[in-house]
Amino acid sequence: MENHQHMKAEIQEHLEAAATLKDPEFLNKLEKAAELIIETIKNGKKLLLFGNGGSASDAQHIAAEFTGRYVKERRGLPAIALTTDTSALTAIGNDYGFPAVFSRQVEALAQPGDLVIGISTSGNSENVVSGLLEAKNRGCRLIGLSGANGGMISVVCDITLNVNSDITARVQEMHILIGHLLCSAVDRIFASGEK
Ligand SMILES: O=C(CO)[C@@H](O)[C@H](O)[C@H](O)[C@H](O)COP(=O)(O)O
Ligand SMILES: [Zn+2]
Repeated sequence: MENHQHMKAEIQEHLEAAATLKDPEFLNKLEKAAELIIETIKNGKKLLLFGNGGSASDAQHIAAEFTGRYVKERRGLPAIALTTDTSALTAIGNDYGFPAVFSRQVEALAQPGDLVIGISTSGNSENVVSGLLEAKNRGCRLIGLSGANGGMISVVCDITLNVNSDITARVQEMHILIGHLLCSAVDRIFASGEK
């Protein structure tokens, strides 16, 4: 029964965090982020995504929704998670240090007009901040997914979707919901025949 109390408390935290995503101010930012993604793809540019730990999984999960399919039938859309290539991650980490694991890949892959999505619940992971800064230098547009105070990535990004919670797990749970909401908005455009 004690477990039930803990579980119910955590479910309640999740519901409260989810409710804040319905705030008009947050929905406006979410809509702007979706528009940025759609515009990037229509311009023939691509999405790059990265984060650490659970956020690495989120980056991969979201990228796969684009290249594969979310819900509706549409063409494959260009998105790459920079968290998947263990050769690149270990070589760059070993030779240049862990803070460079994303920035070096951004240097190699990002083109002006690409959209880079950095995911960090604290908003302060050094490798995520460095990756975003490198992307900015290269003329990319930047979206950050973070927690309550936004952290450093909110200083760097064009749009920061910062979830109003300081509990890492709850923020991650909202990040994947945000990812799905963005995919849904993208589906509505590209499944209706837009190129
Ligand atoms: O999934 C979890 C915790 O739920 C962890 O793997 C978590 O992602 C890692 O501790 C990350 O290093 C946290 O980094 P960040 O979200 O602050 O950028
Ligand atoms: Zn987690």
